[in-house]
Order: sequence, then structure tokens, then C-alpha cells
Amino acid sequence: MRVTLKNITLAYDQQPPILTNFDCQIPDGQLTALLGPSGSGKSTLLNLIAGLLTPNAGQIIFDQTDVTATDSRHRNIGMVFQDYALYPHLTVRDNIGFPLKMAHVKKAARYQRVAELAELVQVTDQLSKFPQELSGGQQQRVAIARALAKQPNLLLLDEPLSSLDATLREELRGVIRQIQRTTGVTTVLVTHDQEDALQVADQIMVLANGRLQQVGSGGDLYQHPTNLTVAQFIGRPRINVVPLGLLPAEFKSLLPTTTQATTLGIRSEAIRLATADRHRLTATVIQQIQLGRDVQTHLQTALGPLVSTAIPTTTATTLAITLAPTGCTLFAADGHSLVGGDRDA
Ligand SMILES: Nc1ncnc2c1ncn2[C@@H]1O[C@H](COP(=O)(O)OP(=O)(O)OP(=O)(O)O)[C@@H](O)[C@H]1O
Repeated sequence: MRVTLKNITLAYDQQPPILTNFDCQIPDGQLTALLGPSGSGKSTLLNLIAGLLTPNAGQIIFDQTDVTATDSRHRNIGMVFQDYALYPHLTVRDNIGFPLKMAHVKKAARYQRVAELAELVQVTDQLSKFPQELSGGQQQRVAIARALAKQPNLLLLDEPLSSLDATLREELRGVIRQIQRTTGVTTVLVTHDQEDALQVADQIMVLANGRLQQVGSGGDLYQHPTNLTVAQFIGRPRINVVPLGLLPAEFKSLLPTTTQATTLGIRSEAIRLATADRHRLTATVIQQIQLGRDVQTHLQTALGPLVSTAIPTTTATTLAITLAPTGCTLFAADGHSLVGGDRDA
């Protein structure tokens, strides 16, 4: 099911609006991640889609049907929150089957469906247990199965991975991806963690300051950020940002000519050891940090502090570095991105 938000304005009580004239479209049958910093309005948006909040203005449309005034219970949505919210006195079997019981589905049919869902989320061997006997990741699987029990047209996941440790988080990302692929249910995942979004989503919507900053694949957002906000939010380590005025003239010749540019964004992998006589910049090595496979090198330069992930481990205290234009993006004073470089130094 396709979800369209048209011209939505939402304010809490008498406060300034969180969303103003907000438009977006969530494509049918895909997994869309709503990614943004804390307070950017992600949960607000999800609650509007779920019908838990009513907009002050605008329309919410499911396929061709305007559901703005439709009660949440009649929107055929499955929802999962950060805190599993399972019923502690019910077994896993009865938790998953609870929505079906409420819908007066007969026991045999109910247990059949529970068995299918348990298999889908891989908790078949846990059906007789109570929630407190499960790990956080298992509880979240049960919550997802319960949300899918009534075959919703839309699955809304609000930070479902936030309470999990790194290993379980990684595991559940895979489960969510696989469930969505298997069922084909249109899914919206709210997260503030780009790793979640990058690993799980078909498309990512970046929300910041109540605005949809950019919609695209992880690759699009990383390589072609629409503005500095997206460029700084996507990618670890953060993109290096330097005033263009500090860049030596010979480097400027490597970049596209534009008079509007005021700021240069340089991805960490674009800061490399210089091998040629030209396009060299002296850098003092502040520290090198081994992060698994990668080495992060913190440098001090005439451009200011820079972080590189393309410099091998070294004992040198001073290096000659260069910039690969492919990892550089120019930004205008208002933050919008201009063209990126396309030639290597
Ligand atoms: N019930 C409420 N009453 C008043 N203001 C609220 C309410 N809920 C959220 N807000 C405000 O709306 C803004 C957006 O909140 P929202 O929870 O949608 O953001 P978020 O991106 O989901 O953040 P987080 O990742 O921290 O959950 C915040 O400034 C928040 O303080």
C-alpha cells in the first residue's frame, strides 16, 4: 500500500508546528527508513500515519483513500515500539495470537497463523515461554509477529532496535529485512541510527528540523547529499568540512568551477598520502585509531583538523597528503550542495 502525506501541518498544543506543509510518499511494498536526529519529528510522522495523531491541516492518503479522519483501529496497521510492550502474563503463542483472539478468530485457525508467524520471525521453539524468559531480541521478534498477525497493509516500526545490544541489533536488522522481503508488506522503520537504515532499507528519508532533507538509497545520500545537513549526518566518520577560502589555489583547479561555493566537504577516504609533486598539503599526525579493519588518522592541517581513513598505519609525525576530488562536494553559503569533483588527483 502506498502512503501519501499531503501538505501536513502538525503542532502539539499551542506550540510552534513540528511539521509545516509537509509532503512525502512511502512507496508500496518497500521498506522505507525514516532517519533523523533526535527531535526531528520521526515519531510524530509515524504517529500521524498510524492515526495516533491528527494533523492540524493536510491529508493522509492510503493508496487512493483519504484516511485523515479514519480511526487508528480501522487503518489496518501493525505497529511495533522500542519497548516490546508484550503482555507479561501471556505466553509467546498467546501474545502473537492476541490480535486474532480479539478479532474472534477460532482457536485452530489462530494457532495455525501463530505457527506461521513464529516461523517467519524464528521463535518457533519459544512459543510456550513467557516474555520475561526471552532475550530483548526475541521479545522484539514476538512483537513484530504480533503486529503482523492480522496481515496489516502497513507495518510501522518505531525504533525497534534501540534497546538491543550491538549483536542482537545486527541480528534483528537481518530479521526485519527478511520479514519485509517475505511478506512484501509496506514497512516504515523509524531510526536515528544510520547503520540501521543503511543495512535494512530500500529507501531512506532523511528528516531534520521538521523537513524532509532528501530521499534516496544509502549510496545516493552518501555520494550525492543534497545539502550539508545530509552530508554531515550520513557517513562515519563525519565528512570533513572546511572553508573553501583556506584551500590552496592549486587544489581549487581540481574542483568544478563555481562561484557560489563557500564550503568544501571532504570524505575521510578522499584524504590520502600524496604521491605526486603537485597538490600536496602538509599534515601533522595527531593520532591514529585502529577501528577493526580501518585506521582513522586525525590530522592537523592549514585547512584545520581533518580525519582520514585512507592513510596506512605510520610512525611519521608529519605527512604530505592530497585530496581525491571524487570524495569532495562543494556547498553554497545556505548549505545546499553544488557539484562534486570527478577527477582523481
Ligand atoms: N506529546 C508531545 N507534546 C509536545 N511536544 C512533543 C510531543 N511529542 C513530541 N514533541 C516534540 O516534537 C518534536 C519532534 O518529536 P518526535 O518524537 O517526533 O521526534 P523524533 O525524531 O522521533 O525524536 P526521537 O528520536 O528522540 O524519538 C520534539 O521537539 C518533541 O519535543
